[in-house]
Amino acid sequence: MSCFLSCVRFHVSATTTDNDNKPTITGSGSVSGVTCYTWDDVESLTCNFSRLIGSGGYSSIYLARLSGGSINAALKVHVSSHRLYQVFRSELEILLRLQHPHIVKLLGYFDDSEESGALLLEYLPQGNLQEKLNRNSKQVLPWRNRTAIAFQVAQAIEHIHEKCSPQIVHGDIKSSNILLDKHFNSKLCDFGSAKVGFSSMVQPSKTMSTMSPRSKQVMMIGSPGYTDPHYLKTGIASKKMDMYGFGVVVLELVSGKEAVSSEKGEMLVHAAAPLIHEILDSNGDIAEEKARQFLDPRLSRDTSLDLEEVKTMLSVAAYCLRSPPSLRPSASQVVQTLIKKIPSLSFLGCGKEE
Ligand SMILES: Nc1ncnc2c1ncn2[C@@H]1O[C@H](COP(=O)(O)OP(=O)(O)OP(=O)(O)O)[C@@H](O)[C@H]1O
Repeated sequence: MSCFLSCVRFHVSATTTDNDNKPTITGSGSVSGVTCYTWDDVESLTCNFSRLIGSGGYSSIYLARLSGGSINAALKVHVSSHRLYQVFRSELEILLRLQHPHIVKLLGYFDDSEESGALLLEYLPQGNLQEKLNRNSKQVLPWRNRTAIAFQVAQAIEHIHEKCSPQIVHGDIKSSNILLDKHFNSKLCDFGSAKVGFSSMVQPSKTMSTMSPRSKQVMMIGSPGYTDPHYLKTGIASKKMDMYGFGVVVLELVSGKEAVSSEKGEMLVHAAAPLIHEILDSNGDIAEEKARQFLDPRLSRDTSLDLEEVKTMLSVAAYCLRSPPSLRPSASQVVQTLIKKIPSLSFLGCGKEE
């Protein structure tokens, strides 16, 4: 175990910082390996935006090719608008600060300083976790990879919550914001909703408390099925809201079900709650039987499956979903629990710097 603990340490260094710890973004050129591109460069890197590989609420993501076509990258182009330009700037400034094996790497950016911006990111060929867990996906994600993904995402959250300065709340932890490389290692992406520069929580601004419910909805961060009910009530963004989103992702990993059922519109947290408590409150054969009922049926023939590990994952999820938020664990507590209780993680060499 001590060898394993040393494996999970990694070297962290900021990309560019000035005295007050803010990254400096200069005009064109390269900043500590992050290149500033012109729009002509962007068009040529994406072959005139010829291959769309993803889209979100604020952006479209295109395949880009670097070094004469030998390296793939992903170009995230933010929708042109003054408000979304602020989202782009905020995501850019955060990504310039972050360097971690399980956080998507920023390679470059385009910024017109007014209303358009684009981020050039490392390309993750296996797409997002939500697509991989989808019942229609041809490939079934093995149990070993599911525990490794949970562990790596917990490490990424631990990094932004506890190991970088100033600390960051992601604000939108969900399976479509977890990208997978060719070995199914995970990388957290989409820092467009992130909040920076406080130790644990951000109060809603005064203007927000006087807003109409409709405008408030537009200001709120998070996604249906993943949003902490405490945040919905108070508008206070905190690290514990990330832990709630993480808890939902763990339920998706174990059950293979969506956070919000596309058929019934039911939320996984609500559907799962009674069964999880029965599993955690019972022992032996009964607990095993109930764990199997909850488990993704596509894992029934997976030789790497271990029902004790299934119970550990469910217990981590249950803790992360607790109310009030103060009862939820920190990301580092989750990392430590997974290291202790999921021995198979060590076989994958999880946490090793790549
Ligand atoms: N680096 C990448 N490599 C491969 N695919 C990517 C990459 N970045 C994003 N994608 C794809 O694009 C999708 C949307 O990306 P992202 O979440 O960053 O956009 P967004 O506009 O911020 O979305 P949201 O609606 O969640 O705010 C991802 O779920 C993924 O499928």
